[in-house]
Formats: sequence, structure tokens, C-alpha cells
Amino acid sequence: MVQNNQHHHHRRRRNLLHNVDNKNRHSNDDDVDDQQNDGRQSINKDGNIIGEQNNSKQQQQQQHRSMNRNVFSHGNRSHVYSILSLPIWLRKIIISMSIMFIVYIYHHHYNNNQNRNQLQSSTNITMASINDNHLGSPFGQFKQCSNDYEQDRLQFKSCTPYKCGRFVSDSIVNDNEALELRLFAQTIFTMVQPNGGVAIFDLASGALSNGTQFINLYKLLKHLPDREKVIKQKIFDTFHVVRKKLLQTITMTFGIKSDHLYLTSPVFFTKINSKQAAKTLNDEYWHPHIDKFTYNTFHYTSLLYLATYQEEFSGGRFIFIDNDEKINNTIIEPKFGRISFFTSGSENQHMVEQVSNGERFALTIPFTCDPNKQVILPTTTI
Ligand SMILES: O=C(O)CCC(=O)C(=O)O
Ligand SMILES: [Fe+2]
Repeated sequence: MVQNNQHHHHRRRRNLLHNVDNKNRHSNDDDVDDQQNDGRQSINKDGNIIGEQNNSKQQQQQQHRSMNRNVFSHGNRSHVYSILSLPIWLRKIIISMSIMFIVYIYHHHYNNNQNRNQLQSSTNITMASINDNHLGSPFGQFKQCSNDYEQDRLQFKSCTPYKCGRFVSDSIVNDNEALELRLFAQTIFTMVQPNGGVAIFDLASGALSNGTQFINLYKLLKHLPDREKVIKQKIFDTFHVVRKKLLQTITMTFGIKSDHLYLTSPVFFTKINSKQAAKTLNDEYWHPHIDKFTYNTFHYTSLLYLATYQEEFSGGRFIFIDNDEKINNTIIEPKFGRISFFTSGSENQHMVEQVSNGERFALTIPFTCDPNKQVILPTTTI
């Protein structure tokens, strides 16, 4: 009964509105259709309800037409009213469909954006994750050398790379060697004030960061009778073993003569923690850089990791930046005992991600083709 009344009421409102509509519809394309619709013609002519004889199909057609007009013709107030004239069930359908449409558009847009983000991060290649165990011959890839070696090639024929590239290995340095070096670094860094985010110790010169300054540990120790307690000879012995293995690996991988490649300076330990980066030259870590130009002595860079990503620190991954859009980058996740080595020119521009938690220890061991830039490490008889 209530429904009947409502229905009746709606139709009456609709008919009233149709009269107004008709005035506006002379130029409307729908007119042709409308003329052909008997039910509709009677409504328009009489302004009366003849719905009883109309079957529901006709009603629906009318409602659709009136809906279409309302949706597509703007600036006509009567059209707005005629939406209200639709039966509640139809209004509900329209509203739900509109909501579904909005939700669909939103999802489509959101998914597209997400895909784009995923695509960006998925195009970053993790060359060595902490879960990988790169045993045996070094794992990596060759890359065309940049033009940075043109001059070197004339000067250092049998050492300058013809094929460049980047590699990792988890089996060249053993755990004992890595542990010894790690403990040494820890001891050294407890001797100085923590400096923002980066502490540095150069094994070649003895330079040790202390706040924003550097002190020279070797000079200080010179006058200390029990200096052997601070830096044991053993650490230099271990370092020499590691250096030899790295030199062998690099020369074999890049096909150069091992007696033409030399250790160069700085040979440095770093401890990076999550605090702000220090205002010293070590700021370089956070920025994309090219070792050959940053240090001026490097032809081949090797890195020995003394801490493991995600276990001991967050962030701090090593990233080769292969293009400016920060996609298609190659990532190395630091892992205790892992080495990476690469040619130091612009073919291997890189950076270190900010460390967000914990402490990251690493040792940079560089090599040069220039005998004049060779460095011989001191012994404890410094
Ligand atoms: O610690 C690292 O992973 C790399 C540091 C670096 O880029 C450098 O020593 O030049
Ligand atoms: Fe670097």
C-alpha cells in the first residue's frame, strides 16, 4: 500500500516534470524516439497517468530516457529534479553504480601508481643479497669501460683495464680474517669520540677521525712503549694475506699482470652509524661518486664488509648508479666476510645508502696501476 502510494506520487511528479521537459526538448534527438513510444506520447499529450496500461518495460524505457537527459544535459534545473522523480530502487542502482565506478577509477589509478613504484624498485637488481653465498670464482658482470682510462692506458699499459666491471665473492676472505679485522676496527674506533655518523681509520697513514678532526694514531703510538698492545703485528699480517688474495683475484678477473698492480692509499676502515653524517671528506659516502676522481689514486676498488646488512644495521646497502633516474641500479648487500671489487672509473659510479639503524663496518682496499702511488703498510715497528 505504501509502495503503491509512493509509486503513484513519483509518476505524478514525473508527469509534471515531463511537461516542463517537453518545452526544452524540441531540439533534442531523443524526440524521434519519444514520438514512437505510445505510452510516452499519451503521457505528454494528456499530462495524465496512463501508467496502468503501460507495461513495466515501457516505464523503464521512459525512466532511462529521462535519466539520460539528466545525465547529459547540463544547466537545466528541471533535469536535476527529474533525477528525484526516479523510483527509489532506480536511484539506489544509479548511486551504487556511481560509487562502484568511482571505486573502480580510484583502484585503477592507485594500482597503476603502485605498479609504477613496484616497477621502479623491481628494476633495481640485487646482485648480491645477504641470503646469497657467492662461493668459487667471483660473481658479477663486465661492463664497457668509461673513457676515464685513456691517459692511463698510455702510461700503464699492462695494468689499465680493457674490460671493466664489478664482482663479489663470499669465499676469498675467511671468517677468521674478517673477525680479526672487525675486532681491530672496533678497538680503534672506541679510542676516539663518536663523530656524527662516520668514523674512519686509514691503515696506510694512521689518520683516525676524531670528532670533525683527524689525529694520527701512528704518530701518537710512536712514543708509547707498549704500542704493541694497541696495534698488534698480527693485524698487519692478516691484512697482507687479505691484500694478496684480493690483488690476485682482481688481476685474474680483469686479465691484467699482477706485478703491475699496487696497493694504494687510503686503505681505510669505516664505521657508519645511523646518526647524521659528519662534516668531513667521508661525506662522500652518501653521495653518488666515482672513486677514481674522489681519491685520485684508485684504478681498482675493493671493499671488505665486516658487518651484515639487516642483522647488524639497516640501510647502508652499496648501490651502483647506472643511470640518473635512480632505476636499474645494482645493489650489493654488505655481508660479513664478503668482498666486492670493481674498476674505479665512471662506469662504476656508486653510493652508500644512509644507515638508519645499527653500525656498519667496512674496509676499503684500493689498488693503483701507478707505482708512484703505491703504499707500503707500516709494521708495528712504526
Ligand atoms: O663502504 C662502502 O660500501 C663503500 C664506500 C665507498 O664508496 C668508498 O670507500 O669510496
Ligand atoms: Fe666509493
